[in-house]
Amino acid sequence: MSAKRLELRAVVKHYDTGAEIVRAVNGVSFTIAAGETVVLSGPSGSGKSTILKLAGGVTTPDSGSVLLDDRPLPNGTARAGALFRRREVGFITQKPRLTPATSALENALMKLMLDGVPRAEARERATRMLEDVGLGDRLSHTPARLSGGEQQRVTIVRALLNNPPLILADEPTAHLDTTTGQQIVTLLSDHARRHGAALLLVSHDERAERAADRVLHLRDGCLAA
Ligand SMILES: Nc1ncnc2c1ncn2[C@@H]1O[C@H](COP(=O)(O)OP(=O)(O)OP(=O)(O)O)[C@@H](O)[C@H]1O
Repeated sequence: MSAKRLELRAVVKHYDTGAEIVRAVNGVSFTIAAGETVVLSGPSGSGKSTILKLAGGVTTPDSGSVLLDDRPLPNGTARAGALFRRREVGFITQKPRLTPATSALENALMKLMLDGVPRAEARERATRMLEDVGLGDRLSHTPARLSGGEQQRVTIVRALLNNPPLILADEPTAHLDTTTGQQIVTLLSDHARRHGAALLLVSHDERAERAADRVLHLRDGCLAA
């Protein structure tokens, strides 16, 4: 997958709760170059999760635009959106979401299989990347037999194995100890740099901020100067 640049231009997003209109994102503009790691920080309710959803095409802006290499994200059919997210976006959530009865290897290769990669090739690529992240001796373990950090690494391998040009991570270190959290952030930013992906990482964590090329501070839906 080729390297791509993410750009948000004057993005506004409201939520209508019935009782009130909440201006969650209020005219946000920024660019993340291919290979760059940007941390988005800010207090609870400042709009971080909404920006991740906008960047990944999970939700659409009320005004402004979200562009990958100058092209707007698809907002046509649900199927086009789902296909875009599977192929172009690696989402990493706070808590690993692995299939419990399935081995680390099988969990890791799921996205490739959905993309129609032949099983033998998918197994080989997943094995190699699990080895690269230090899980070579855990391939047959089910998630219950892995630590939190190991589970998060399997999640990352699954999300990034097809080299998506955009990586979106929502507090991926929230449930991890200091050392493990540091390893996860380094793993993500190294991958982004090596493969030319744009990495947007929501985090309150100083370790993540230190590993970032840039930190964006969000307050009440606006970027701080
Ligand atoms: N589905 C929704 N319906 C109504 N209001 C929403 C919805 N989602 C978010 N909001 C509101 O939009 C604002 C921004 O929320 P958002 O979840 O993006 O912030 P956040 O910075 O990610 O918060 P946290 O750190 O607590 O996850 C908040 O005021 C929130 O209450």
